[in-house]
Amino acid sequence: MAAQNATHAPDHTPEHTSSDAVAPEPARDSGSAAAPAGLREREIAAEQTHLDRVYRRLEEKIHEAEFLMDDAAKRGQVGTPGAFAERDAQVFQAGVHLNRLNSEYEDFLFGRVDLLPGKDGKKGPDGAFTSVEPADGAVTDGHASIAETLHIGRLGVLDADYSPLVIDWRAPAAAPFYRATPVAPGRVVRRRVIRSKGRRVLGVEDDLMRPDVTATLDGEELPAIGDGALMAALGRARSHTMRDIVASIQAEQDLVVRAPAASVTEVEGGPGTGKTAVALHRAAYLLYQDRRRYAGGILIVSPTPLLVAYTEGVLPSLGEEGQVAIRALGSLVDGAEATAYDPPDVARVKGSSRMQKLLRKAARGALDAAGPAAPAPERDTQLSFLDEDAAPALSGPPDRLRVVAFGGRIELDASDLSRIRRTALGGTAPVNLLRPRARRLLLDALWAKSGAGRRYHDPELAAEARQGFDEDVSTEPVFQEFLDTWWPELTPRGVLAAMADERTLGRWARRVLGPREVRRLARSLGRLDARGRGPLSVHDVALLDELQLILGAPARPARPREADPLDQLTGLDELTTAADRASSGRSRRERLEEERTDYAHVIVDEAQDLTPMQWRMVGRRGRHATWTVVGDPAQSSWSDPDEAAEARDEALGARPRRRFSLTVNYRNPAEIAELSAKVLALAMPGMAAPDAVRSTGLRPRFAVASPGGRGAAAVEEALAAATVEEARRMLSEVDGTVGVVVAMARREQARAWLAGLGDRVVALGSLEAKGLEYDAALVVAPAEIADESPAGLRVLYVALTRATQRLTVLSGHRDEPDADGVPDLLRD
Ligand SMILES: Nc1ncnc2c1ncn2[C@@H]1O[C@H](COP(=O)(O)OP(=O)(O)OP(=O)(O)O)[C@@H](O)[C@H]1O
Repeated sequence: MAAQNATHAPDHTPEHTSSDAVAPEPARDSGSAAAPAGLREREIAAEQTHLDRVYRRLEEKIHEAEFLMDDAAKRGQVGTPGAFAERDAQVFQAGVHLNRLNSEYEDFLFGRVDLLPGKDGKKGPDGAFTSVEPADGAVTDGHASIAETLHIGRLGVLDADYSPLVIDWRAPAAAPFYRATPVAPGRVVRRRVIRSKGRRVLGVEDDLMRPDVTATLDGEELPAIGDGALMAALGRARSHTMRDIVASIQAEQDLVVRAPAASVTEVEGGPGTGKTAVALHRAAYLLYQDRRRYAGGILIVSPTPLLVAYTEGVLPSLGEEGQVAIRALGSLVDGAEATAYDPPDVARVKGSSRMQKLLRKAARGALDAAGPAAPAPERDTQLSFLDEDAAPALSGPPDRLRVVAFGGRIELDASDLSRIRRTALGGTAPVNLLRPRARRLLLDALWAKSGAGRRYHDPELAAEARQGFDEDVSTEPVFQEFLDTWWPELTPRGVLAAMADERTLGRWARRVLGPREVRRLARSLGRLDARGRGPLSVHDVALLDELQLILGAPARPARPREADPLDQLTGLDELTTAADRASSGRSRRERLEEERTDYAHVIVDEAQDLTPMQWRMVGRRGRHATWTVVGDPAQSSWSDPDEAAEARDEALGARPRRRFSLTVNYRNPAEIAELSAKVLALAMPGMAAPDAVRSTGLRPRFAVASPGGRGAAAVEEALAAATVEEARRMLSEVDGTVGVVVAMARREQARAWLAGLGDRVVALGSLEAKGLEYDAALVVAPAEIADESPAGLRVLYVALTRATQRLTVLSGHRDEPDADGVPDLLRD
């Protein structure tokens, strides 16, 4: 009998909580020290034989695809429209093949399951048994025969006789590979993860789902090799980019990945439970399931550009890219690229849903402050509002309009003009769209003042005279210039700039914000110049988006949509179709990112962090979408979760929701999870921490920055020196990355301290650490992080849960460390 394996695949379903999670059965390991010599090599050789066969078949397919491309090119020489259409169809087909087959995946083939016969004996079109349950009597007296072996890979490959050589990981037949657990094994006896590079199989890792059964395949006992695939995956050093988890998705995660896309799928789980990974795999799965539907685009919203950069490679590694846009909250509005953070008290004001009311007032009020030196330039697209040069300066409107008509002067004074403005602004229509109405009201008033109406008793003659009057007056440069100045086309940036004036803002914000909030907001917007140019913060972007809606914009000239259905289906950048060539020649990706403001599916990562105003911005991009929303309330950096929950409900509307929870922490070893749970207990009393799936035996280290002298400078110096020393130590302890997390206010300082330590070390402000992970994490001055905002304890919890191997907590002068260096916040 084989030796016992120390590790295992955890079994959890969405119903399980951490307390009732079933301890997984250990699996046998014939490949450990106790395994017969040569067994591992024999198993690797067997998988190599299969992979060779797969590659031979792939080569045949590549030749077929190349032939198709050749043939398509020849047909293109016949210049009829029918021939073009046929060529496009063939190019599409061939391109799909080539793109997929030429891709050099590190592990094209990564999995295998050995299965008992299916219950009803029925087989599907791919020749696999369809039943997930084993046939009665499949196991007798602890013995069974393997009836079926399926290999799982990134794409499906059929042999020339249509038998499956590789099953696509997203196909229903692949589900048992992910779903089987020792507690609910279904037909799976052994799950194997195959490690390969290019065409070479490097290793295999097995998990036995029925460790008590002796199964035979072709008359020989089925062996199990290695330490378990999950543990092998988790043990690898981390780089600066996330890896896909396609070979080791766990059962509770797989339920989320494959959940039907109807309405809203909500996923909650603690740090490291795989929420981000699952969300990305779900995007790939949805595209596989219904490519036509998701040609409408999938938007993945991430909290920070760092997390976007970290996760960006996962979808291409799964063979998907073209239809998916991953955007940070600060770059969700075209043209805005905000990475700066407001201090917490300012962010609190800007993110609050009270801003809606204030922005509505400001948008209307800004007209009174407006008055550009030169007329606002023409705009031709809805999204040009971030074009900085286009924003008019705001300096006050003219208070008199004087025109010449019927040989005399007609004048409207300040009170006439303000009455007309009030009338024009009545109702809720977007301010910029009210300009034609204002123009008409001005002409009405001028006509009335001229007294000409009284001269005509015949209504027809009166109408004719009025028409002539309107034409004469409105084509006068003086009138046009007045209108451009008195009712300029407002830009969101221009309105934000107008809000930087504290007195004006105070007027607009009456009964909405308190005087302190007004001051903070005005000061923060003071970074913008009079035209609204200047650096935006992440929170400003949601305000711009709201203002765009309030202000409205002239209709865009119709741009031909992607009319060619083939084009919609490809998702491949290198393919061109007639429709592509007809359009401007920009890449598909550029077009997707520029034009889409409404997506077919929206995935929100770290959803707990969206402010109410950000929910409104994201909600507008998924009005007709299905949604996947993943998050963890315990990691929320937003101070008022109830207000955010309300905005989230509004964004998601009345759509039905399906809820899942993820309960296993794959990132942190138990030793780190145990420590971070202490902060969780302070931040969210009563909330359960996820179960760590492994333990390393390495306890977190506690260090203290001890100043050599008195005074603030000595304290700072000591913290800098200790940070560098601890970061160095970690670099020598791990092969991969080291993340140094400091309070936001210290971000730049920490970067300077650590410059020169190489690119394995990254300095992060606490809010930037969201979603990221490092082999080793150094959390500097935890009390500073906790005190930085009302949500500080939750932010500290995030910081403490970033490490996959080692954690050091460095206490500063506010941390009150005990004799062992343990800071006050982390003591029992
Ligand atoms: N099934 C799995 N197999 C291998 N690795 C996994 C699996 N699930 C998660 N991981 C790994 O665990 C780590 C944490 O995953 P991920 O970042 O998706 O978690 P998260 O729930 O989003 O965490 P956080 O809330 O802290 O952002 C990643 O390195 C991920 O690759």
